[in-house]
Amino acid sequence: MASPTQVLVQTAPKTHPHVPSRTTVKALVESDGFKSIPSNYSYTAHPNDSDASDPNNTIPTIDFSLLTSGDPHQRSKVIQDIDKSCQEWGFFMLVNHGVPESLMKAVLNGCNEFFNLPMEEKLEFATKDIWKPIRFGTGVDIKVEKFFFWRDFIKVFAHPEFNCPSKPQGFSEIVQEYCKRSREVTMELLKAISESLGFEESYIEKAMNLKSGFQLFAANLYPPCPQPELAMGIPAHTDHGLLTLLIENEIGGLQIQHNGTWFHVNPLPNSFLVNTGDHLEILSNGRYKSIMHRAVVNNKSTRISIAAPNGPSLDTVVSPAPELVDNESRPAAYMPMKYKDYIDLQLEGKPCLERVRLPVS
Ligand SMILES: O=C(O)CCC(=O)C(=O)O
Ligand SMILES: [Fe+2]
Repeated sequence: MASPTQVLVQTAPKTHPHVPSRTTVKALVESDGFKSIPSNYSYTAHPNDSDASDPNNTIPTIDFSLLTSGDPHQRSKVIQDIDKSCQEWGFFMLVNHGVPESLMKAVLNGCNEFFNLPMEEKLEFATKDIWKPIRFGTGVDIKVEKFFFWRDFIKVFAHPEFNCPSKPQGFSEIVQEYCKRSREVTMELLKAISESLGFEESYIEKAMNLKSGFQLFAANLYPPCPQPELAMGIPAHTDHGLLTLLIENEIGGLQIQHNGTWFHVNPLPNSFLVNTGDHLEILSNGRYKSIMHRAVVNNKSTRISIAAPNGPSLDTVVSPAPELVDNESRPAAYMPMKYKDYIDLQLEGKPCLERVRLPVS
């Protein structure tokens, strides 16, 4: 059997003789004579087909400080806004969240330094095994292996146990602090979401066993692409967990789908981009939809994004909250499944949510 490293890291396309035989998108872009993208990175559908910007600032913004200010009126108003954002968009920008700008910048810089490590030091973590707590990879999507996507990534399991590469120096400490702070913000948002669903604030924490909730830290590197209209950073997908907090280095590239149209997200400075995941859709019995999103690339600058998805504990069996199910008017729309088994479903290729959605009778 081939070693995991050999399996994951793609073979450089023959049209680029200067590219080493095993490569990343970063190495490809930095190779001598590189001008056009190899055909196996070329995406069939034009990624910007139905591109739309956000001219009227319609993407919702939530002020986190009003949730925690101690004023019950402000809190209930923000909870209503979160409810509306989760129902209508599955997405909002979170401002005044209290995580220092310096930490957000430091973690983005740390990721940049990680991606700048020599190839061998990154390849040490290259594996196709999604259960390895530290995983480096390039843009091979396990679902559609015939295409390559225009990104390199590092994913670590951050909670309940924290894992991280020890290089570059200081990286692990910064990532750990960032994960802790972003998790605290997520826990606070999930209290508000418990209330917006009509429960007491600790409902989701208890039902999803969040004390040992599964948190990932996923950093994506999208090098400049000479033909951005032909390539795709991450194809349209939904996230598995409950909520994902995303930050980026102010380049732009995230697009979200709203009522069938793609919206380009122009992040407010220092905001968290918050999106709902499959397990919030399942738990809320479809009240909140897991938002479809993707990352497009550009030909000017390297973009780095960091997604911190938080989900239930891996052994929690998740089903729609019984209080939100009524066999007459609102039957359960999803079947119960252990979170770990749900994550394994991605290996089978179809969108996982489709696998647990129950037919409407
Ligand atoms: O880079 C982005 O904006 C999106 C990243 C993302 O969706 C993911 O890592 O799941
Ligand atoms: Fe995502």
